[in-house]
Amino acid sequence: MAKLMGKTDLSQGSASIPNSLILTTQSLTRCFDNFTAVDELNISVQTGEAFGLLGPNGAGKSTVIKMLTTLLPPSRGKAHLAGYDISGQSDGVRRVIGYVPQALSADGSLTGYENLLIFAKLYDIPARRREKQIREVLSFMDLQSASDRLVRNYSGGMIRKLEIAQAILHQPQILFLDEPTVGLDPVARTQVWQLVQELRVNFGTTIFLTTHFLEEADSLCNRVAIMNQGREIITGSPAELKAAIGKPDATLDDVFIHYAGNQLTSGVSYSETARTRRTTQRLG
Ligand SMILES: Nc1ncnc2c1ncn2[C@@H]1O[C@H](COP(=O)(O)OP(=O)(O)OP(=O)(O)O)[C@@H](O)[C@H]1O
Repeated sequence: MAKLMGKTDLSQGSASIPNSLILTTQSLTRCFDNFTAVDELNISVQTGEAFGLLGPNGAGKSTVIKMLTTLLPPSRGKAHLAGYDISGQSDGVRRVIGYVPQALSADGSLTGYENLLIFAKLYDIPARRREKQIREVLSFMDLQSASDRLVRNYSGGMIRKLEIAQAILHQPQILFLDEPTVGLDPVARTQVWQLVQELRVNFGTTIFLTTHFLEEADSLCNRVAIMNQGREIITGSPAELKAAIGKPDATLDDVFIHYAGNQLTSGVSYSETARTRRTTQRLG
Protein backbone atom coordinates (compact mmCIF):
# COMPACT_ATOMS: atom_id res chain seq x y z
CA MET A 1 0.00 0.00 0.00
CA ALA A 2 1.63 3.21 -1.11
CA LYS A 3 1.21 6.47 0.70
CA LEU A 4 0.92 9.38 -1.69
CA MET A 5 0.61 13.01 -0.74
CA GLY A 6 -0.62 12.14 2.76
CA LYS A 7 -3.46 9.86 1.60
CA THR A 8 -3.62 6.18 0.94
CA ASP A 9 -3.43 4.88 -2.62
CA LEU A 10 -4.18 1.18 -2.97
CA SER A 11 -3.94 1.11 -6.74
CA GLN A 12 -0.21 1.04 -7.18
CA GLY A 13 0.12 -2.62 -8.23
CA SER A 14 1.23 -3.85 -11.63
CA ALA A 15 -2.37 -3.91 -12.90
CA SER A 16 -2.57 -0.16 -12.48
CA ILE A 17 0.62 0.98 -14.17
CA PRO A 18 -0.58 3.98 -16.14
CA ASN A 19 -0.74 3.34 -19.87
CA SER A 20 -2.26 6.60 -20.94
CA LEU A 21 -3.53 9.20 -18.52
CA ILE A 22 -6.46 11.23 -19.79
CA LEU A 23 -6.94 13.26 -16.62
CA THR A 24 -4.53 14.44 -13.96
CA THR A 25 -4.85 16.93 -11.13
CA GLN A 26 -2.03 18.48 -9.15
CA SER A 27 -2.94 20.03 -5.80
CA LEU A 28 -6.28 21.10 -7.23
CA THR A 29 -7.89 23.41 -4.68
CA ARG A 30 -11.08 25.48 -4.53
CA CYS A 31 -11.93 27.93 -1.78
CA PHE A 32 -15.16 29.86 -1.23
CA ASP A 33 -14.09 32.87 0.85
CA ASN A 34 -12.29 31.28 3.81
CA PHE A 35 -13.81 27.84 3.28
CA THR A 36 -11.78 25.22 1.41
CA ALA A 37 -14.24 23.00 -0.48
CA VAL A 38 -11.54 21.02 -2.35
CA ASP A 39 -8.15 20.74 -0.73
CA GLU A 40 -5.02 19.77 -2.70
CA LEU A 41 -6.59 17.02 -4.82
CA ASN A 42 -4.11 14.76 -6.65
CA ILE A 43 -5.77 12.16 -8.84
CA SER A 44 -5.11 10.56 -12.19
CA VAL A 45 -7.48 8.71 -14.48
CA GLN A 46 -6.45 6.34 -17.24
CA THR A 47 -7.95 6.47 -20.71
CA GLY A 48 -10.92 4.13 -20.90
CA GLU A 49 -11.37 3.52 -17.19
CA ALA A 50 -14.36 4.33 -15.01
CA PHE A 51 -13.28 6.40 -12.05
CA GLY A 52 -15.59 7.16 -9.15
CA LEU A 53 -15.40 10.00 -6.65
CA LEU A 54 -17.21 8.98 -3.48
CA GLY A 55 -18.08 10.90 -0.37
CA PRO A 56 -20.90 12.24 1.76
CA ASN A 57 -22.83 15.46 1.17
CA GLY A 58 -20.53 18.43 1.11
CA ALA A 59 -17.36 16.38 0.57
CA GLY A 60 -16.47 18.48 -2.46
CA LYS A 61 -17.33 16.04 -5.27
CA SER A 62 -19.47 18.40 -7.36
CA THR A 63 -16.93 21.17 -6.91
CA VAL A 64 -14.25 18.87 -8.35
CA ILE A 65 -16.44 18.09 -11.36
CA LYS A 66 -17.27 21.76 -11.87
CA MET A 67 -13.56 22.61 -11.95
CA LEU A 68 -12.71 19.74 -14.30
CA THR A 69 -15.53 20.73 -16.67
CA THR A 70 -14.27 24.36 -16.62
CA LEU A 71 -17.45 25.73 -15.00
CA LEU A 72 -15.56 26.89 -11.92
CA PRO A 73 -11.97 28.15 -11.87
CA PRO A 74 -9.64 26.53 -9.32
CA SER A 75 -8.25 28.73 -6.56
CA ARG A 76 -4.92 26.90 -6.76
CA GLY A 77 -3.42 23.87 -8.42
CA LYS A 78 -3.72 22.42 -11.90
CA ALA A 79 -5.60 19.86 -13.93
CA HIS A 80 -5.18 18.55 -17.46
CA LEU A 81 -7.71 16.68 -19.57
CA ALA A 82 -6.66 14.99 -22.79
CA GLY A 83 -3.65 17.29 -22.81
CA TYR A 84 -5.65 20.50 -22.24
CA ASP A 85 -5.09 22.72 -19.21
CA ILE A 86 -8.45 23.45 -17.52
CA SER A 87 -7.29 26.96 -16.69
CA GLY A 88 -5.76 28.15 -19.95
CA GLN A 89 -7.36 25.88 -22.55
CA SER A 90 -11.00 25.63 -21.54
CA ASP A 91 -12.23 25.52 -25.17
CA GLY A 92 -10.12 22.42 -25.80
CA VAL A 93 -11.38 20.80 -22.60
CA ARG A 94 -15.01 21.51 -23.51
CA ARG A 95 -14.61 19.84 -26.89
CA VAL A 96 -13.50 16.53 -25.40
CA ILE A 97 -15.89 16.24 -22.45
CA GLY A 98 -19.53 15.46 -21.86
CA TYR A 99 -21.18 16.47 -18.59
CA VAL A 100 -24.35 15.30 -16.91
CA PRO A 101 -24.91 17.60 -13.94
CA GLN A 102 -26.90 16.77 -10.81
CA ALA A 103 -29.44 19.44 -11.66
CA LEU A 104 -31.98 18.74 -14.37
CA SER A 105 -30.50 19.46 -17.79
CA ALA A 106 -33.43 18.51 -20.05
CA ASP A 107 -36.36 20.81 -20.90
CA GLY A 108 -39.68 19.22 -19.95
CA SER A 109 -41.63 21.34 -22.41
CA LEU A 110 -39.75 19.91 -25.40
CA THR A 111 -39.63 16.40 -26.84
CA GLY A 112 -36.59 14.18 -26.41
CA TYR A 113 -35.63 14.80 -30.03
CA GLU A 114 -35.94 18.58 -29.64
CA ASN A 115 -33.76 18.54 -26.54
CA LEU A 116 -31.10 16.65 -28.44
CA LEU A 117 -31.37 19.02 -31.39
CA ILE A 118 -30.54 21.95 -29.11
CA PHE A 119 -27.43 20.12 -27.90
CA ALA A 120 -26.47 19.22 -31.49
CA LYS A 121 -26.51 22.93 -32.34
CA LEU A 122 -24.62 23.85 -29.18
CA TYR A 123 -21.95 21.29 -30.06
CA ASP A 124 -21.74 22.66 -33.62
CA ILE A 125 -22.59 19.32 -35.18
CA PRO A 126 -23.05 20.11 -38.91
CA ALA A 127 -26.74 20.30 -39.91
CA ARG A 128 -26.42 17.41 -42.39
CA ARG A 129 -25.21 15.05 -39.64
CA ARG A 130 -27.51 16.13 -36.81
CA GLU A 131 -30.50 13.90 -37.43
CA LYS A 132 -28.34 10.79 -37.95
CA GLN A 133 -26.36 11.39 -34.76
CA ILE A 134 -29.50 12.11 -32.76
CA ARG A 135 -31.18 8.92 -34.05
CA GLU A 136 -28.07 6.90 -33.22
CA VAL A 137 -27.82 8.20 -29.69
CA LEU A 138 -31.57 7.72 -29.12
CA SER A 139 -31.20 4.15 -30.26
CA PHE A 140 -28.15 3.56 -28.05
CA MET A 141 -30.06 4.87 -25.02
CA ASP A 142 -33.16 2.88 -26.02
CA LEU A 143 -35.29 6.01 -26.27
CA GLN A 144 -36.35 5.86 -29.94
CA SER A 145 -40.00 5.16 -29.20
CA ALA A 146 -40.19 8.11 -26.80
CA SER A 147 -38.31 10.59 -28.97
CA ASP A 148 -41.41 12.57 -29.98
CA ARG A 149 -42.97 12.68 -26.50
CA LEU A 150 -42.67 15.68 -24.20
CA VAL A 151 -39.94 15.09 -21.62
CA ARG A 152 -42.27 16.14 -18.82
CA ASN A 153 -44.06 12.83 -19.43
CA TYR A 154 -40.86 10.76 -19.16
CA SER A 155 -40.05 8.63 -16.11
CA GLY A 156 -37.03 9.59 -13.98
CA GLY A 157 -34.98 6.82 -15.64
CA MET A 158 -35.89 8.03 -19.14
CA ILE A 159 -34.95 11.60 -18.23
CA ARG A 160 -31.59 10.38 -16.96
CA LYS A 161 -30.99 8.45 -20.16
CA LEU A 162 -31.91 11.52 -22.23
CA GLU A 163 -29.51 13.65 -20.21
CA ILE A 164 -26.74 11.12 -20.86
CA ALA A 165 -27.71 11.10 -24.56
CA GLN A 166 -27.35 14.90 -24.62
CA ALA A 167 -23.90 14.63 -23.06
CA ILE A 168 -22.56 11.99 -25.49
CA LEU A 169 -24.04 13.37 -28.71
CA HIS A 170 -20.69 14.85 -29.77
CA GLN A 171 -18.83 11.62 -28.84
CA PRO A 172 -16.71 12.98 -25.99
CA GLN A 173 -13.53 11.25 -24.85
CA ILE A 174 -14.50 11.61 -21.20
CA LEU A 175 -17.99 11.70 -19.70
CA PHE A 176 -18.60 13.34 -16.31
CA LEU A 177 -21.64 12.11 -14.40
CA ASP A 178 -22.56 13.86 -11.15
CA GLU A 179 -24.65 11.40 -9.08
CA PRO A 180 -26.05 9.68 -12.18
CA THR A 181 -28.58 7.44 -10.45
CA VAL A 182 -29.81 9.51 -7.53
CA GLY A 183 -33.59 9.23 -7.24
CA LEU A 184 -33.90 6.33 -9.70
CA ASP A 185 -35.65 3.08 -8.87
CA PRO A 186 -33.49 -0.08 -8.90
CA VAL A 187 -34.57 -1.10 -12.42
CA ALA A 188 -33.79 2.31 -13.92
CA ARG A 189 -30.53 2.44 -11.95
CA THR A 190 -29.41 -0.89 -13.38
CA GLN A 191 -30.30 0.27 -16.90
CA VAL A 192 -28.20 3.40 -16.48
CA TRP A 193 -25.29 1.32 -15.16
CA GLN A 194 -25.50 -0.99 -18.18
CA LEU A 195 -25.56 1.88 -20.64
CA VAL A 196 -22.63 3.63 -19.00
CA GLN A 197 -20.71 0.36 -19.00
CA GLU A 198 -21.49 -0.18 -22.70
CA LEU A 199 -20.30 3.31 -23.48
CA ARG A 200 -16.98 2.55 -21.84
CA VAL A 201 -16.51 -0.94 -23.25
CA ASN A 202 -17.82 -0.36 -26.79
CA PHE A 203 -16.57 3.15 -27.44
CA GLY A 204 -13.67 3.48 -25.01
CA THR A 205 -15.27 6.51 -23.34
CA THR A 206 -13.58 7.34 -20.05
CA ILE A 207 -16.13 7.71 -17.24
CA PHE A 208 -15.72 10.04 -14.27
CA LEU A 209 -18.63 9.86 -11.86
CA THR A 210 -19.58 10.89 -8.37
CA THR A 211 -21.79 8.67 -6.29
CA HIS A 212 -22.99 7.87 -2.80
CA PHE A 213 -23.51 4.21 -3.65
CA LEU A 214 -20.77 1.66 -3.10
CA GLU A 215 -22.94 -0.72 -5.11
CA GLU A 216 -22.75 1.70 -8.01
CA ALA A 217 -19.01 2.05 -7.65
CA ASP A 218 -18.73 -1.73 -7.46
CA SER A 219 -20.68 -2.19 -10.67
CA LEU A 220 -19.15 0.57 -12.69
CA CYS A 221 -15.80 1.75 -11.43
CA ASN A 222 -12.34 0.34 -11.98
CA ARG A 223 -11.08 2.65 -9.28
CA VAL A 224 -12.57 5.02 -6.75
CA ALA A 225 -11.30 7.84 -4.58
CA ILE A 226 -13.07 8.57 -1.31
CA MET A 227 -13.32 12.22 -0.30
CA ASN A 228 -14.34 13.85 2.95
CA GLN A 229 -14.36 17.53 3.82
CA GLY A 230 -12.56 18.44 0.61
CA ARG A 231 -9.74 15.94 1.00
CA GLU A 232 -9.00 12.69 -0.78
CA ILE A 233 -8.64 9.94 1.81
CA ILE A 234 -8.03 6.75 -0.12
CA THR A 235 -7.90 5.56 -3.73
CA GLY A 236 -8.14 2.03 -5.09
CA SER A 237 -10.44 -0.47 -6.76
CA PRO A 238 -13.67 -1.23 -4.85
CA ALA A 239 -12.32 -4.72 -4.12
CA GLU A 240 -9.04 -3.29 -2.83
CA LEU A 241 -10.88 -0.87 -0.56
CA LYS A 242 -12.98 -3.66 0.91
CA ALA A 243 -10.10 -6.09 1.22
CA ALA A 244 -7.99 -3.44 2.89
CA ILE A 245 -10.37 -3.27 5.82
CA GLY A 246 -10.70 -7.05 5.97
CA LYS A 247 -14.43 -7.14 5.20
CA PRO A 248 -15.38 -8.45 1.76
CA ASP A 249 -19.04 -7.53 2.40
CA ALA A 250 -18.18 -4.05 3.65
CA THR A 251 -20.42 -1.12 2.84
CA LEU A 252 -19.16 2.30 1.87
CA ASP A 253 -19.95 3.42 5.42
CA ASP A 254 -17.62 0.69 6.76
CA VAL A 255 -14.80 1.67 4.42
CA PHE A 256 -15.38 5.32 5.04
CA ILE A 257 -15.48 5.05 8.83
CA HIS A 258 -12.36 2.91 8.76
CA TYR A 259 -10.34 5.50 6.87
CA ALA A 260 -11.98 8.77 7.87
CA GLY A 261 -12.45 7.87 11.53
CA ASN A 262 -13.34 10.95 13.53
CA GLN A 263 -13.17 13.11 10.40
CA LEU A 264 -16.60 11.74 9.49
CA THR A 265 -19.13 14.49 9.07
CA SER A 266 -21.49 13.84 11.94
CA GLY A 267 -25.00 12.73 11.20
CA VAL A 268 -24.42 12.00 7.51
CA SER A 269 -24.52 8.42 6.31
CA TYR A 270 -24.40 7.37 2.70
CA SER A 271 -27.54 5.32 2.92
CA GLU A 272 -29.46 8.15 4.60
CA THR A 273 -28.27 10.65 2.02
CA ALA A 274 -29.15 8.35 -0.82
CA ARG A 275 -32.61 7.69 0.62
CA THR A 276 -33.47 11.33 1.09
CA ARG A 277 -32.62 12.37 -2.44
CA ARG A 278 -35.31 11.87 -5.04
CA THR A 279 -35.79 12.68 -8.68
CA THR A 280 -38.60 15.01 -7.69
CA GLN A 281 -35.96 17.16 -5.99
CA ARG A 282 -34.02 17.28 -9.25
CA LEU A 283 -37.18 18.24 -11.06
CA GLY A 284 -37.81 21.00 -8.53
N1 LIG B 1 -20.70 28.44 -4.74
C1 LIG B 1 -20.44 28.07 -3.47
N2 LIG B 1 -20.30 29.00 -2.51
C2 LIG B 1 -20.01 28.67 -1.24
N3 LIG B 1 -19.84 27.39 -0.83
C3 LIG B 1 -19.99 26.42 -1.74
C4 LIG B 1 -20.30 26.70 -3.11
N4 LIG B 1 -20.36 25.53 -3.78
C5 LIG B 1 -20.12 24.56 -2.88
N5 LIG B 1 -19.90 25.09 -1.66
C6 LIG B 1 -19.59 24.35 -0.45
O1 LIG B 1 -18.51 23.49 -0.73
C7 LIG B 1 -18.69 22.24 -0.06
C8 LIG B 1 -18.61 21.13 -1.07
O2 LIG B 1 -19.78 21.19 -1.89
P1 LIG B 1 -20.02 20.15 -3.07
O3 LIG B 1 -21.33 20.48 -3.68
O4 LIG B 1 -18.83 20.11 -3.95
O5 LIG B 1 -20.11 18.78 -2.26
P2 LIG B 1 -20.59 17.36 -2.77
O6 LIG B 1 -19.63 16.37 -2.24
O7 LIG B 1 -20.83 17.39 -4.23
O8 LIG B 1 -21.99 17.21 -2.01
P3 LIG B 1 -23.39 16.70 -2.57
O9 LIG B 1 -23.29 15.24 -2.56
O10 LIG B 1 -24.37 17.23 -1.58
O11 LIG B 1 -23.57 17.29 -3.92
C9 LIG B 1 -20.02 22.32 0.66
O12 LIG B 1 -19.79 22.65 2.02
C10 LIG B 1 -20.75 23.43 -0.05
O13 LIG B 1 -21.65 24.09 0.81
